[in-house]
Amino acid sequence: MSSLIAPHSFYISTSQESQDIDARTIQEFGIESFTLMEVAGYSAFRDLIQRLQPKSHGLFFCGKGNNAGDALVVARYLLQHGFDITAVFISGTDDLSEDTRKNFQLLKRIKEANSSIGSLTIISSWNEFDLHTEADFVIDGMLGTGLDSEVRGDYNKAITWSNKEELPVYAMDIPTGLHGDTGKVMGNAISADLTYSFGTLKQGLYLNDGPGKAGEVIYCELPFPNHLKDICSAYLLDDQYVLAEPDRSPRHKYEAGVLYVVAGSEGLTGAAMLAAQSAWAEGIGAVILVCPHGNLPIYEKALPQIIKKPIGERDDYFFKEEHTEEVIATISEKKGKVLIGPGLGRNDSTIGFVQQLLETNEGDMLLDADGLWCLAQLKEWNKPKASTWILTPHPGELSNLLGRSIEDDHDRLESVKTLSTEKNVNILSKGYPVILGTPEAKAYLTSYDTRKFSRAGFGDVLAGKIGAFWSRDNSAAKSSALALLKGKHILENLLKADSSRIVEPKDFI
Ligand SMILES: NC(=O)C1=CN([C@@H]2O[C@H](COP(=O)(O)OP(=O)(O)OC[C@H]3O[C@@H](n4cnc5c(N)ncnc54)[C@H](OP(=O)(O)O)[C@@H]3O)[C@@H](O)[C@H]2O)[C@H](O)CC1
Ligand SMILES: [K+]
Repeated sequence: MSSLIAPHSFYISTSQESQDIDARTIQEFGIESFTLMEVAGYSAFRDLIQRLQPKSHGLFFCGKGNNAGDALVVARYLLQHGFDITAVFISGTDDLSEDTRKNFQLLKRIKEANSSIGSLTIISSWNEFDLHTEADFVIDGMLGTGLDSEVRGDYNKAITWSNKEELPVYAMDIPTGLHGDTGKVMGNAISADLTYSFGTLKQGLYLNDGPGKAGEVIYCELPFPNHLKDICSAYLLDDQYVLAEPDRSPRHKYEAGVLYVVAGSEGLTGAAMLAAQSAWAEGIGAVILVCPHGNLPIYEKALPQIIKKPIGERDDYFFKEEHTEEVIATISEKKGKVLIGPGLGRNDSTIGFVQQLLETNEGDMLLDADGLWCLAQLKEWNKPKASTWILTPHPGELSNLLGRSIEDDHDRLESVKTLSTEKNVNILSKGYPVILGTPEAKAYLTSYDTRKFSRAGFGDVLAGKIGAFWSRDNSAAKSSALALLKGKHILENLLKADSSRIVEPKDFI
């Protein structure tokens, strides 16, 4: 088992999975749905009270399902803290779900019993809502995991009104109109500043339109037994569980990790340099650049710290099929990992060389850039049984590997899960989010803005870092995760100093 073990607070679920966990907690474990709703609403309240202006006025947009019930629990607590509450029931109050109806009664009862608390106004349809109502914030309790199609009727109007107003919006579980699995806007969706995700993180918050619609996501724990959450297979990537690399005290420089970088044809030597320098900066024992002999002078000058192993003749400027044996002998000299791809080029003979290497080398390999392109040119590909592979495709390269186009990030997630399991490989799929798929059909998603990295050279730096962590005996998944989180931290620090900074690959070496 090479997957990372995420704590339960980082579990990501589909709507169906969260409904199943919810139902089993009620039926098998014996916690009532009303209690779950109370915990959900109370957790959101605990966070909200610290953000809101005391005794301000909130608009609570409610549907008729349990999502509205969560909002009504929040309303009850805020009312008792002197907030003015206007609850707008978009499809009326006659048809509320059982727990939501109960919470509606409690809200009214608490007001009746305490005249000195905040004011409570009930509006029983969207038509009765005064569009000029002055308020300080909106609580979105219209639709959650129960959304089943494009947004219908007056929900549409409420969403459009809210998106036009400048009020802060706090969404219960999922912003209304966002699909909980795909993260796609279902016709129309509310733009939230913050979303409280109950019990599990909802997958749609991280895919497609999700990050733009959800704003900040706050996880609120529900009393779900952990074992019921194990039906989830996606997780948010976080430092909390991706531990620092093991502290080894090397006796010999080669015991501190060896990474072979098979890279760099004429005109593309910059990619090889970035990858090698990035790996070297992680303090591993040796980075050994395996390069066509003709390019050696360039590397001798630019990379004094890196060991170079020139391949072929002095006038070879790219890898050729006839180099395969020499390269295999070279990368077998010391125990280490192999990164192949940056700046290899797509010469026919280079493709032949890479394909032979991939089919015959039994060692562990990290395939990036042109290495992936060569792999995708094979009619059928499979890694040798004994080796572990990490593939780092951007969406175009992933499409090539799949032999079809990718529709969106939901499709990308599903494809990464399927391909990594079928081929028994680790796949780090670049994009926003980055999706790390393992052979055990698990997927880890990044939560930070990775769009800053979609420029030339970042892939080479990332590959170098993964290779470096991997060479130090971390698992493939952990090495990939460590490299991603390292990028996240460097990015955060750079942006802290200058939020408009345009970042360069060399900033991350
Ligand atoms: N984590 C948990 O399991 C918990 C979740 N809680 C909260 O409950 C919601 C899910 O509640 P549910 O009642 O299943 O569904 P919703 O509240 O999201 O809405 C369902 C109703 O909405 C109508 N609907 C569905 N799609 C549309 C649409 N496209 N346009 C308009 N209306 C729509 C539908 O009614 P119809 O009669 O029109 O079919 C549904 O009745 C979850 O997200 C959490 O917030 C618990 O509180 C705690 C445990
Ligand atoms: K909602």
